[in-house]
Amino acid sequence: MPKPKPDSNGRARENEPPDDRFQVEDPAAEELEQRSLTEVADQDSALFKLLGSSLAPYKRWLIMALVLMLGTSALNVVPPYLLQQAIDGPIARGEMRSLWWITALYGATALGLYGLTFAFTYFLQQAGQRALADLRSRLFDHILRQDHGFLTQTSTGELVSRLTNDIDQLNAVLSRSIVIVLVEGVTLIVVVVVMFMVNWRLALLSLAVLPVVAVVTRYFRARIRRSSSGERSAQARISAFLNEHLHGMTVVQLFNREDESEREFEAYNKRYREALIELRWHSALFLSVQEILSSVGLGLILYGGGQGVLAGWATLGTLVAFVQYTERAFQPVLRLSQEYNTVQVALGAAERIYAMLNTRPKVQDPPDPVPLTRVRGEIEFRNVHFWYVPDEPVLRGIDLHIPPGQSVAVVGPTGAGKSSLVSLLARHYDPRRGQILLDGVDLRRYRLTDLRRAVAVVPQDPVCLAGTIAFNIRLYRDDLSDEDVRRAAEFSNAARFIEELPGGYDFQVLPNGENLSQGQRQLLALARALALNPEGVLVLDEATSSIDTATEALIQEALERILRTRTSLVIAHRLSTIRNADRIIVMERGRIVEDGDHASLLARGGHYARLHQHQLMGVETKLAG
Ligand SMILES: Nc1ncnc2c1ncn2[C@@H]1O[C@H](COP(=O)(O)OP(=O)(O)OP(=O)(O)O)[C@@H](O)[C@H]1O
Repeated sequence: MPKPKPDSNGRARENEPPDDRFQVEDPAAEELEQRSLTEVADQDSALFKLLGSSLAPYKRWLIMALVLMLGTSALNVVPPYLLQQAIDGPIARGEMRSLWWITALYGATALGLYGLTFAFTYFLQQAGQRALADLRSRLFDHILRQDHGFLTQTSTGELVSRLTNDIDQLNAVLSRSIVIVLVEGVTLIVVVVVMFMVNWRLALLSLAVLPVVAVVTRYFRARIRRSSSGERSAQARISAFLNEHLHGMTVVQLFNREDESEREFEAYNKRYREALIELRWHSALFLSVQEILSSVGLGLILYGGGQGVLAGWATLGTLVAFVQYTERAFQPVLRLSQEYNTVQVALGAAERIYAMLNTRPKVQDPPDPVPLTRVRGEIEFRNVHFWYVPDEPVLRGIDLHIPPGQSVAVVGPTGAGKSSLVSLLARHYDPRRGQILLDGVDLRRYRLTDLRRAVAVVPQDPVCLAGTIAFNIRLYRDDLSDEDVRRAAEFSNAARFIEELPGGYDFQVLPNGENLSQGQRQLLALARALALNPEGVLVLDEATSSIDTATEALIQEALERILRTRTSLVIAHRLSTIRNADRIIVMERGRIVEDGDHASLLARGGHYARLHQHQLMGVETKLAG
């Protein structure tokens, strides 16, 4: 069992997960905690820009909703006025006929209010939900176009959270807070004006507590803001923990680490619980104080207004109407304060979405792309330097010329830079210095879609999506016929295992290809590469782990055939693959240290000969056994 970490004073912190883990797990959460006041202005503008740009296409619906909302606010003051008229007029005079008319008007106003509320909600939802759906699509589309570096550095949980939770927060603002702020805000103004018009003395009495309300609101706002930011960061941490641990559940179970995992979860859960309780406590306290102040306001109007009726400067009807006006004046204040937290959360969400939408991919299309129609497959690396982290070079001055049609096996110890070299070829990243040319043109001058059609990549552990085998080969290219799919499967040797699956090409692959072996996934990826990129360069990262002998043989046979037909760069781990290649390059610490064919490199007795001796023969022997 891991011991609790000591704190700076050397004391053990019970049940407390190490802080360094927090820092890496959710930058957004940390960011929230450290937010300064100046950043709040950025948040506000992010929310306005996001909502503004998303709502712009639906402004007609929005204007309709706004007009109807204003109508609702204005109509809100009518019922108390009718009450006053009824009491001071027909009731005081005993005229039943006029009372009937006022009652009818009262009913009509109530109906009008329901109708208007329904209509503006309808228009607002039409605009709001469409705008949010557009924003979701815009964000997803933007993420799809990000570079490899961004996608490897940003956790899936974070991306999913942007697309779901954060957009939901904006939804809460659009479908509730905006209505409350506008309707209740305008109602407050109208009520105050009407109150002063009807009786300024009573108006002053009923609004006497408003300055106290303002001070109290200010006081609680600061507290709610802090505890709500604490709650969000605790929630982000618990989500990040769950995301990681649910993914890694198998390893936790295999090594009997359930108890430790549970203990760690308990610590996150405790923090989340405490943060939630603190937030709810502040909110409940705030609400109670508001209710008390509103009752004090009503008490004042009852007492002062009663005196007014006795003294003759107010009528009974005015007093009753003012009780209602006061309630209506306090309701906006209460509801606006309740919405404060929702708006705060949405501001943070908007800022995160906005920041993501403003992330520009480092790998982009050129302004004046060179067309790439027929690929010859000539590759040239010219003094290519690359690093992920400054001062930690991964490729140091690679010079390599591969003529069209040549198959090159890249070998070298782990960490030598082989995967980095081939990932530059598909422009997952761009070289930091130097250039890479395909058919004599710098890769950066081609359109990315053209380049990726010209360079097919088969990764070591290929991705399979949930769907049929045929879908996984076609990958949304519906113009590829069943015949094309079959031909690619046959040429890559995937057809043999596919035909043995129940349903063959209609076999349902589970998410992440869980019901296929690693070898089968690689064969499927090979078929996909051949179907989608029938010509051009093939880049393959051979699986390092041993694959079952039958699948291994299928892959080898397919590679032998494929390598003969096109320019290929294979990060090779199998001796047979290396032998089948026209040329072998040996990498070590970011440099090409040997270049030649199998026989000449063996004869040279250098790096390759040693690698061959120690590593490759081991793999081959294992294979043969
Ligand atoms: N995304 C990344 N961010 C930072 N460093 C990275 C990243 N990917 C690889 N590296 C580092 O770059 C170096 C070269 O890695 P690379 O994967 O290219 O080597 P390799 O020869 O393919 O190794 P292997 O055979 O184990 O796959 C390593 O030191 C690795 O830690």
